[in-house]
Amino acid sequence: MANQPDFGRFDVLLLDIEGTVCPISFVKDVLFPYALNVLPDFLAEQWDEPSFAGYRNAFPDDCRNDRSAFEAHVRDLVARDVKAPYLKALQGHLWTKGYESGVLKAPLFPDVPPFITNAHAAGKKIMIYSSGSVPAQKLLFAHTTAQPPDMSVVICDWFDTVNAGPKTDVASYTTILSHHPDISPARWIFLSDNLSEVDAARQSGMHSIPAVRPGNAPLPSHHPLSEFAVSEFTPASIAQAAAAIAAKTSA
Ligand SMILES: CSCCC(=O)C(=O)COP(=O)(O)O
Repeated sequence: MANQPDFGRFDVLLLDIEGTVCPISFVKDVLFPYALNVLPDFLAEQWDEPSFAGYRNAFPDDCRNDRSAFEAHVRDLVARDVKAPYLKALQGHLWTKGYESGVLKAPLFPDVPPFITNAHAAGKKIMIYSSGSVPAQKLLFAHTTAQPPDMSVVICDWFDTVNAGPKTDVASYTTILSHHPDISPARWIFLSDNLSEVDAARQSGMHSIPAVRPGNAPLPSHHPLSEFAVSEFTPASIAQAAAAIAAKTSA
């Protein structure tokens, strides 16, 4: 197609969220505190509501029937950034009002909306894989600072630690691949700021490139893929980094 950017040999762009498509500070300094701020009033209102039972009963036995133990456990998990699926489900639930009221808007890095939109227009499949729950991912991409704000409409699949597994396990990427058996692993590319995730994705047969973004800690210089990290997503930067990694790792 005329004037379409060249996304090369990839059919699927699988994207991490925190530190890859939006700043770590949005997650750590805005989303996490928002959930903790609304938690006490939310628990006071919803603790015995049938609509809250699924979230509450997913928590460990010792906090399921004790509201203060429940709240203390949430605060401890958030302080330690534990990616427990039951915490991630609760956080997504607590963020709903914030997004829907306009208080929360996801500040995607400026290159991300055109990158996603152009890739979609070029016929590529855009998918997300984050430790945040699938409902939380959908909320984030539906309420961004981009114009138009709803980027969720061009995303065709969503993966989290429940439907795929932990992000540093090779098996999680194999599971993701198994959801799309018609697409060869070599036609996938996963972008993430976490080198352990990049390594796991590569072991599944996907391509994967590290992302380094403003506000991220520098990537460790001893890791063989750090030198290929991409700081801005364009078809050319992704294609070049993927080719350079392939050349280095096949040498
Ligand atoms: C769905 S946005 C919230 C992201 C989140 O809760 C999180 O823990 C970040 O995980 P990621 O895998 O995107 O680094």
